[in-house]
Amino acid sequence: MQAACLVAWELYCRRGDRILFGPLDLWLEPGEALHLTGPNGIGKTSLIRMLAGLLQPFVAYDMGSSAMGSITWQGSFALQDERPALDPHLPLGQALAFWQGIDGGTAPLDRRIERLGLAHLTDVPVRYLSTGQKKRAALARVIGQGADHWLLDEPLNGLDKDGVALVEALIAERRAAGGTVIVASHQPVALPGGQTIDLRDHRA
Ligand SMILES: Nc1ncnc2c1ncn2[C@@H]1O[C@H](COP(=O)(O)OP(=O)(O)OP(=O)(O)O)[C@@H](O)[C@H]1O
Repeated sequence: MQAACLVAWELYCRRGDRILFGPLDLWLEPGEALHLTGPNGIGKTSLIRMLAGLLQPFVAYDMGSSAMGSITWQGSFALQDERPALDPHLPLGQALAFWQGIDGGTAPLDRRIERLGLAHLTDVPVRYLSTGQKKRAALARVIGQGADHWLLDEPLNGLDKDGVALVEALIAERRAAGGTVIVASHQPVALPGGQTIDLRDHRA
């Protein structure tokens, strides 16, 4: 057995006064992928946020073990969700360059922009980009972070056929490099040999 990139035990998700799902265990090894599915409101985004450390797993101390609600990553991860974190007032090229300065990844910015099909949009303010173009821009940022693992929340929303194929190719490349990728998506996404978790099967 290989060393795991992500191990999570007995995750429960509470939103307001409702427990959405749990217990849920995750175990991902290098190169693995996980597709999170389930209907609106089941808790896919909540789980992604939990894995990113932005939402605390619910722990009921009187019914759990010491491992309950633990999430352990080996390596770094990048998160893409519905907020691209690109300054809406800046031209796209400048907005991405801002993050390049902070993220310091090794993937050259102009090559990422080209790969994501954004080269003709670098002078356009981020707020004018279409839904699919914003998704592509967010992915350009994710790649630039140079993280080992990716957490992608609905990365295919608004993408055309070529965009979907591009995202699937980028995921395959990350996996081939030994990273793991977790995708929350209503839509089918090609993750050859990947795991699938339908959160309906883990409803509390
Ligand atoms: N801060 C909050 N307080 C209370 N309830 C919340 C909060 N945030 C989300 N919820 C509720 O938690 C549930 C799960 O939301 P979540 O966004 O995780 O679902 P989802 O499976 O990603 O949905 P979708 O497919 O529509 O994106 C929803 O019923 C939502 O209303």
